[in-house]
Amino acid sequence: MPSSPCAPEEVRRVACVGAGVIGGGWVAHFLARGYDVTAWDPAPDAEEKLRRLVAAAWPALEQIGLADGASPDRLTVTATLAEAVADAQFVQESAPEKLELKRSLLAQLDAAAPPGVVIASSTSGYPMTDMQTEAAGPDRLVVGHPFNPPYLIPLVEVVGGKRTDAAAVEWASRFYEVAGKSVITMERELPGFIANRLQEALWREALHMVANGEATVKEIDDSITEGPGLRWAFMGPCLTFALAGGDGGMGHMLDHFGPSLKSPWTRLEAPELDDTLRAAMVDGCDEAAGSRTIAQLVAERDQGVIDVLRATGRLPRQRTEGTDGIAHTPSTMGDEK
Ligand SMILES: NC(=O)C1=CN([C@@H]2O[C@H](COP(=O)(O)OP(=O)(O)OC[C@H]3O[C@@H](n4cnc5c(N)ncnc54)[C@H](O)[C@@H]3O)[C@@H](O)[C@H]2O)C=CC1
Ligand SMILES: C[N+](C)(C)CC(=O)CC(=O)[O-]
Repeated sequence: MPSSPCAPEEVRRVACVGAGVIGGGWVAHFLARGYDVTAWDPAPDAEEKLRRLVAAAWPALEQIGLADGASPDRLTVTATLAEAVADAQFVQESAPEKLELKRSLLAQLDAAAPPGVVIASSTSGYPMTDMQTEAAGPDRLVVGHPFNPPYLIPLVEVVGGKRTDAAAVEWASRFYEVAGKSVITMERELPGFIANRLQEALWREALHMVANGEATVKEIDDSITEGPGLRWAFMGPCLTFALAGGDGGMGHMLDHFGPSLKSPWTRLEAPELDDTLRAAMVDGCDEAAGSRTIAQLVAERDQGVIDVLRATGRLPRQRTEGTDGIAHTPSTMGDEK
C-alpha cells in the first residue's frame, strides 16, 4: 500500500458511500466531529433522506457537544461515486449487506480513491478476506464495523483481511479514535466480529422463543432492559458474572453454575425465519411501539443512549448553555481531534 497521504490526526475530508441508516449515521457523526463530508448513494431520494437523518440527529449531537466549526452545511452530496471519493482522506462504505455488491463496490472505490487512502466497510459480519477479492489494491481495505446509531454508540470493530496491510488497520484504528470512537482492533478475522457474534446468539434465542410461543416480544425486551441490560451498559457479561460468585468471584461462579452450561437452555441453531415468525416479530414490535412512530423511537433511543453515556461517566454530566441556547460542553467522544 502506498503510505497514507496524511496522518489520522490531519484528516479533514471524509467520504461516505451508501447513505442509509448506517451511512447516514456515519455522515452525522463525521459532520459533528467537524469534518467536511462528501456522500454518494445511488437511490433517487437519497439526498433528501440523508439530510433528514442528519437534521433528526443534530439535536442529540448538539447536546453531547459539537467540534469547533461543525455544521450540517459541510455535507456535499455528489452525483457520482468518483466525485465523492476524489478528494477524500478516508472512505467509509455502508452499502447493503450483499457480498457480491460489496466486492464490486470496494473494487470501484479502490479504483477511484486517491492512492493510499484507507477504505473501511461497515459490514455487519463479512470477513474482509471475502470482500477484497476484486480490488486491485486490497491492502488498504479494512472493516470498520459500527453500531446503530454510529453518531452515538462509541464502538467500532476494526479488522483487516488476509490481503490487508497491517499499516492500514493501524491507521484506521487511530483515525476512528481521533474521530471520537471507541475502537477494538481485532488481530484476526472472525465472522460477525466480537459484538455481533454475541448479539446474534441472544437474537437466535429470542427468535426461538417467539417462534415456539415461549415468550412475547415485550417479555423478551423487558427481560433485557429491566435486567441484564442495566448492568451491561457499564460492566460486560464476564465481570458481571464474576460477581455472581460472591467473594469467590469467577472461580466459584464456574464451580457453582458451570454444570448448567450443559443443561438444554440454549438452541443456537438458527430458527426458520418463516412468514409466521416474521409476522409474530413485526406484530410484537408494533405492539411494543404503540402509537410511537419510528422517528419518535429514534429520538427516544438517542436520548436514552446520551443519558446512559452521562450516567456512566462517558459524557460530562453538566451542560453549559451558550447565549444561543446550545450546549457547548465538549464531548469526550472526539476530544482528540
Ligand atoms: N442497520 C444496522 O443496524 C447496521 C448495519 N451495518 C452495516 O451497514 C451497511 C449498510 O446497512 P444499512 O445502512 O442498515 O442499510 P440501508 O438499506 O439502510 O442503506 C443502504 C444504502 O446503500 C445504498 N446503496 C444501494 N446500492 C449501493 C451501491 N452500489 N453503492 C452504494 N450505496 C448503495 C442504498 O440506496 C441505501 O441508501 C451494511 O453493510 C450493514 O451490514 C452495520 C452496523 C449496524
Ligand atoms: C442488526 N445488525 C446485525 C445489522 C446490527 C449490527 O451490525 C450492529 C448493531 O448496531 O447492533
